[in-house]
Amino acid sequence: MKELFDQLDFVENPLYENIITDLIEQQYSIIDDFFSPEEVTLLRDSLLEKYEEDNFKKAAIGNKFEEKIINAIRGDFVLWIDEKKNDPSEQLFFSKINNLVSYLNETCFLGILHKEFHYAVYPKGTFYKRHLDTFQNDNRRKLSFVCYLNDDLWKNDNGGELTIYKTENNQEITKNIYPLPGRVVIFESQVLEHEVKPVLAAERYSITGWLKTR
Ligand SMILES: O=C(O)CCC(=O)C(=O)O
Ligand SMILES: [Fe+2]
Repeated sequence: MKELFDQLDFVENPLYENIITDLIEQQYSIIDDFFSPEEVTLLRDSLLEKYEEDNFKKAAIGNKFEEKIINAIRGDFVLWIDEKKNDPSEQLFFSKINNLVSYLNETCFLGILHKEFHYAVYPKGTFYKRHLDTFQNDNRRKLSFVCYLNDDLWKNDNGGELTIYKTENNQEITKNIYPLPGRVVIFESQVLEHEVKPVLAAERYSITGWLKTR
């Protein structure tokens, strides 16, 4: 009887259901306005404060044991986010993420147990060449998650689009996604190669993360 009531407690979330359908059908999902303009401003301010304090590091390739900075591959600066820290905007960020993760675990049996997120800044002229997120010796990465924190003035000709590569009917197709504020992109880490096209004007701000198994 108790189980029945537990099931009745479950409230279907149309936004999350769309994400799940997209992931099943195309291995990626684009969610506009996942974060409200106010939330984006809070998160961007938090990023900028830490960036100006010089807390960011040049992003590396590979895991902690083989850190090599390879400018030819990626030029962004990152700062890992610690969920345990009492930063209000980061708490808000994680409350939304955790909500989604709980839903995915309840409905899709994905078994997401861990997550890791970092802020990222791509200065003008930088990029991240085509790659698979699991090349970093971490096959526990199940879903990649990118959240864009640029401001409303972001223009498509600033460059910095996320390009996703897919094979359909033996042909490679590309999907270009602009880093618009509040927009979130989720994709299968082990399946979809992608790249960040050169940022031509203005700094590009985001939070990137991975939902992981085991
Ligand atoms: O910022 C993006 O759009 C993607 C970043 C990315 O691919 C990564 O950090 O692995
Ligand atoms: Fe990536």
